[in-house]
Amino acid sequence: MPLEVLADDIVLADGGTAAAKEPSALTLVWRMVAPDKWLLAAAVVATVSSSLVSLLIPPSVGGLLASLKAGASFSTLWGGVAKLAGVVVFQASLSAGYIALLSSFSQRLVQRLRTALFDALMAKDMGAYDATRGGEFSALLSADVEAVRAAVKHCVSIGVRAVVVLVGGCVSLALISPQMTGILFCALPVSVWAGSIFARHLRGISGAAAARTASSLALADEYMANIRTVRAFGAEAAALELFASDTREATGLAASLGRRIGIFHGFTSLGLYGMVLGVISYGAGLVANGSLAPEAIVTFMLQASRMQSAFASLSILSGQAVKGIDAASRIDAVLSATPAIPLAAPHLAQPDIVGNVSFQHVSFRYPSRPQRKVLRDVSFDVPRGSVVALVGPSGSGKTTLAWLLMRLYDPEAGQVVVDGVPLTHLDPATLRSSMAIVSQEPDLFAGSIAFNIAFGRPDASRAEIAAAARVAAAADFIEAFPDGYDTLVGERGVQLSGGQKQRIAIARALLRDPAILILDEATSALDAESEAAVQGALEILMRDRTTIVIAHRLSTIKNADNIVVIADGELVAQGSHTELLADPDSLYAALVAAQLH
Ligand SMILES: Nc1ncnc2c1ncn2[C@@H]1O[C@H](COP(=O)(O)OP(=O)(O)OP(=O)(O)O)[C@@H](O)[C@H]1O
Repeated sequence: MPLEVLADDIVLADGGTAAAKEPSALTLVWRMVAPDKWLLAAAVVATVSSSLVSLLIPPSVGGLLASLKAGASFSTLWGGVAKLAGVVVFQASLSAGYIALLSSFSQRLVQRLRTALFDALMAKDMGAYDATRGGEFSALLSADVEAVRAAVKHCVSIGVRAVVVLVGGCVSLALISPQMTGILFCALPVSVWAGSIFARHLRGISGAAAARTASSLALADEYMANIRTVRAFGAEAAALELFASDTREATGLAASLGRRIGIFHGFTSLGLYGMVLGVISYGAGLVANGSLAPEAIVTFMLQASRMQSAFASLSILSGQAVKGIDAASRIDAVLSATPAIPLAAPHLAQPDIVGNVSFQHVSFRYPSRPQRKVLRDVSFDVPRGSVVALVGPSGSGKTTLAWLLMRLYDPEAGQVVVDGVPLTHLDPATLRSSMAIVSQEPDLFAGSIAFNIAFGRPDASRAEIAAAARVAAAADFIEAFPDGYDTLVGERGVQLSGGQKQRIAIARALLRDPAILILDEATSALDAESEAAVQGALEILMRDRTTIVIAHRLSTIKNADNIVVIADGELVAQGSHTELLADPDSLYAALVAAQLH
């Protein structure tokens, strides 16, 4: 292995040490590896065989040189060359075999890890998502899975080979010249110790450079993801300045790292060649006094250089292994956490939900913001088939009530009850299958319009999808697209207008045929004409269903059976539109008045 590669890799092989003591990370790795243990065993056998065979190469070269020196005949020489070629070809085939086996093994490991992680991430509590910085979970799926793959793969490909080469090499060196081997082994630990101290210093700088680079990339990601706002506010130049300053710092650190790596190389070369010269000089003495054949020095140096490479690769590997264990312990933390609210609990009640909803003395704080009480002792009923509107100033807690009804969170006090059963006694999957939500900014997923409409009922037929779209007043614009229902909406629905997205979300809710419907200002993105069409669709959708409307525009909820007024997390009034307006000093009257002006 060239020294340059060695130095760079030592530096990049960064990682902590605490996680190295994490046995559960190793258990996780084994759990993920176990299903392919025979594939792994085959890869290890091929790797060991390839390494063992490679140990035969230097003695064969030595033998050939000895024959040359002894003036062997042409046919003897050819015999030696043919033997050497045979060994080389055999070793190459074994190498090809172990690389193919290992690559297939590591790809299957990646697939298993990613699937298990995604499964666990999909089941994670909302509180965990609230408390996690954007991108952290996807980094687990990409960078951390990759780090585990690289560590496991290299432990076999590099680690096993290096150990075989080192052990076999020691035996072989001792057989060639025990004295020279002794000298070599006196010098080696000192140079390894000095190298590792310098490498640790380099790792510190490398970590700082990597952190700067990561922060500049995160900044670029953020600006590109929000390019419309950047363009609208003319923030491109400011963005460039921020990016350039981060990049400049990263470049400065990288340049300083480069200089130090250069010095490291210089000293490593000096040390290494010093050792080589020392051993050769000593060997020359042995040759002079006749106790060693001259060609044995060549064989010895060939073997020693192979061992030096193996040694270097082990030190790279140790960095990678620590990095892999670090990553595995982060993955393990996600995999081993049991969500407080499971996705499904078949042992709990699974009734046919008809939609009688009751909030009983509900108080709540978001786990990620425990210092702020978002709801205080809120109680109200939503009888089956009725329409209840939640109104109140922004941030008063209306949407939070909807999340609690879907059991995305549990209240800290009080309870939410559906059909007389507290949500904690209901199977969450049964509960959620009885609901649909149409929100202010509906989430659409990369895929076709048909896929998005059938999101809550993937088994729906094309006819059912089209029927839902018709009722939601979405069929006309969908059918106007050249690909109709197969039109791809682009990631997060960016190729559709806000109103079009909302009508798709209404069709999605219609197709689910829920007992309980949550409308979070569902018509907010529509123009007057579309709103009239969608209002009709919504009335059909709301028929015979329990509906909770979170309304900002009060004109849309005048006809609700009950209007619940929430202010700063408390229920301050409830009643019909007329009843609430009867008190001209009420918050509701003030909200209505504010919207009229
Ligand atoms: N995921 C969250 N984590 C922490 N705090 C949150 C979270 N979601 C909302 N909040 C906070 O909870 C409070 C109530 O928010 P909520 O979204 O329920 O209000 P809202 O009445 O629906 O507001 P709006 O009318 O603006 O939609 C706000 O103070 C908000 O900042």
